[in-house]
Amino acid sequence: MAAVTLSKTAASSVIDLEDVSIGYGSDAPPVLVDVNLSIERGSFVAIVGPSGVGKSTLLRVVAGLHTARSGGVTIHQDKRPGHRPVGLVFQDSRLLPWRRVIRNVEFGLEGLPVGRDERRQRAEAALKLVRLDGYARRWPYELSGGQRQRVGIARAMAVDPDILLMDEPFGALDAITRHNLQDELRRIHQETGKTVLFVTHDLEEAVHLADRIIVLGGTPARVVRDVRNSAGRDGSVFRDQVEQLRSEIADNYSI
Ligand SMILES: Nc1ncnc2c1ncn2[C@@H]1O[C@H](COP(=O)(O)OP(=O)(O)OP(=O)(O)O)[C@@H](O)[C@H]1O
Repeated sequence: MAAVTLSKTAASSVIDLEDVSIGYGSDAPPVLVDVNLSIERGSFVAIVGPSGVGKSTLLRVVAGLHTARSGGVTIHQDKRPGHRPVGLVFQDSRLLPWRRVIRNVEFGLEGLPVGRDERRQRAEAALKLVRLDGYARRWPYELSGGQRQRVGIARAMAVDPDILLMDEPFGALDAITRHNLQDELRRIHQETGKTVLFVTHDLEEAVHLADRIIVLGGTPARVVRDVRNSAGRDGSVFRDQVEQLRSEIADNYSI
């Protein structure tokens, strides 16, 4: 079994996966094999692939929520006290209904060596980052779905993570809200310089957001494509990028 190693070396990569194999239970066949990836600090990386291929599983391993069967998983941490290496955002915001918005954002900071005043300041700054500074005293039930996801992002950002891990965070939202939040996420990425690892099955979303797109495919799954997407943010080539990726993924569906 290969747990996540937290390293304090000043590497340009923030996550390194070496020959990683992942499965559930000891007898079942592996879900993912031969995963070798190096994720650069500050990059925005999307993971795409067909349903059930292992996208969330890969994210769970990086998050330390599931242990790889073999191989090396290293997160190169900054040496800041009072932070966590990863911040997590899921499709469902997973807010605690009995806590006001500000106390939900503070939740991830509890257990860290951070005093009450700093905890409050960091939570307020995170709410400002997601443009919800007027909502601190609200209850989760008083928010829209998009606002709840913003609170989820604020909670993840409040721990000042090395990596923001996002598992289909906008998958349950209507199209307009989704587009708004995609734009907000791009802004947050630009403003904070955080590394983002973003799982989606929506290729347009991947091309719109990410500067690198990793395609998983096959049974067991492997990395079948690793695409640099610098052109994807230029509207004129957006369609071409999406269509090219769509055909590449379609090829890999049949592996
Ligand atoms: N807790 C678990 N126990 C056993 N098998 C699991 C568990 N979680 C996921 N799996 C299996 O691992 C494989 C990958 O699942 P995973 O959720 O990572 O896929 P995914 O690519 O994220 O799918 P989707 O796009 O549908 O969310 C699937 O075959 C799934 O059935």
